[in-house]
Amino acid sequence: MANSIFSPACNNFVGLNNNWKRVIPMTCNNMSLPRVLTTRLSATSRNVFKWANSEDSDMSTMEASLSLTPDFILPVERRPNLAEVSKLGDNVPIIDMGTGDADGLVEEIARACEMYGLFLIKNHGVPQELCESMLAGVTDLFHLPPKVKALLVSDDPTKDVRICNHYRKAEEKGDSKAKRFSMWSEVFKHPWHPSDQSFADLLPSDPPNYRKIVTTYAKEIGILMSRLFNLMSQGLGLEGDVLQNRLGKNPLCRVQANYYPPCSNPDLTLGLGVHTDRDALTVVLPTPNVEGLQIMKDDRWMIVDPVPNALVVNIGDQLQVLSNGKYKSVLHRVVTNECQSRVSLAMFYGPDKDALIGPIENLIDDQHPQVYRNYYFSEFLEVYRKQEGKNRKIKEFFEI
Ligand SMILES: O=C(O)CCC(=O)C(=O)O
Ligand SMILES: [Fe+2]
Repeated sequence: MANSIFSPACNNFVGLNNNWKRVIPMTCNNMSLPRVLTTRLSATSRNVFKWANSEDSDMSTMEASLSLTPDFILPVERRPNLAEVSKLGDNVPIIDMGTGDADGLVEEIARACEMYGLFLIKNHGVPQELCESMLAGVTDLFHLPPKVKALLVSDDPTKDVRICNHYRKAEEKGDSKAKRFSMWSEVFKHPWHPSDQSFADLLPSDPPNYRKIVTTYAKEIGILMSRLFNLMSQGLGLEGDVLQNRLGKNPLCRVQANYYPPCSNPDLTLGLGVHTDRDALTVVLPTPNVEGLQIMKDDRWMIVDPVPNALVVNIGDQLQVLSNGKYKSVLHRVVTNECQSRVSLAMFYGPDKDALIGPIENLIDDQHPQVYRNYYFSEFLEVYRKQEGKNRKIKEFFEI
C-alpha cells in the first residue's frame, strides 16, 4: 500500500438537504482530479462492501482492507501493466445527443462506431436524478450483508438472476482443472425489458426500491437504445429501422451491475478481464469521476476518461457482424484503484435467440466481401458458453 492515500475521506458521506454529499478524496493515484459530487444515496449506501462469500464474523469496516488473496492475482502476462497505459492525447468521442444537427449526429456516431467502437454520450435524455438513484440502488444491493447476498450467489450461467465473480482460466485450451483467477469485482445479473416490466418480479425485494428504480430506468434506456440503433442504421446508409428489426421481436436484454471495491495492488489484478460485449449494444452507467474502463485502440490500452452525466455506449459483437465488420466491437477491460470503489451498470441488448444474424446484404459488395457466415443467435450463445472463463473468440468462430 506504499502509495495508497486511503483515508476516512475516501468514503465520507455527510447529510445535506436530504441528499448525501460524497466527498471525493483530494488525490488518488492514476485518478481524475478531485471533485465533490452530490448523489442521492440511501442509508445502506453508507455500509461497507463485503464479498458475498465472506464470513459474517468479518468485522472489517474499511473496503480497502479486503485482502488480495492469491486467487485474484493474475499470471504476469495477464496483468494490466498500468505504467504503460497512456493518459495523453486521445480520448473516446463525447457526442452531444441534444444537438439539432441530425445529419451531423449520424455522421459523428458512425465515425465513433467505426474508429472506436465505444463512445460517451451527453444530453442523452435519461434524467440525471434517475441515473443517480440507479447507481445508489446498485450500491445498496452490493452493500447488503454477505448472508443476504449469498442467497443470490450462483455460478450457473443458465440462472437468470444471480450474483457471481467473473473468473479467467489459466490455460487457453482449458481443461476443467485449469487454475481459475477471480476478477476483483462482484457482479449482479438479471434480465430487463424496455416495455414489459414483469422482469421485476424475478428481482430480490431487498434493497426495497431496486425494482422500481430499475424498471423506470429500463424504460428510458429502451427509448435511448432505439434512438441509437436508428442513428447507427442510418450511419451504415440503411433505413433507420433496419438494425433493430434484424435483432428480432423478443430481444435478449440483460443487466450486469458491477462493483469494484478498492484494491491494495491494482497492478496485480483486473476488475473485469479483457473482453468484447457479446450482444448488439451496451449502455453503461458508471460512477462519475472514477476511472476504470479502458479500451484497446491501435494495439494500446487507452483510458476512457469519465465525464459527469455521460453514459458509455459500446458496440457489441452482433453489430460488428451485422455491419459486416464496419462497426467495431471493441476489446475493453476494467482496472481497479487503491482508494475508491467504482460501480457500473451495463444494460445489454441482444438479438432474439431465433434471430438470424449475419452481414446485412446491402453492406456486401466486391470491395466489402462477406466477413461472417450467417448464424442463429442461439448458435452464437452455445459457442459463447463453451468458452466460459477463456479469452473469448466467438465472432471469430463465425468468420468465413
Ligand atoms: O465497468 C465498466 O465501465 C464496464 C463494464 C463492462 O464492460 C461490462 O459489464 O461488460
Ligand atoms: Fe463490457
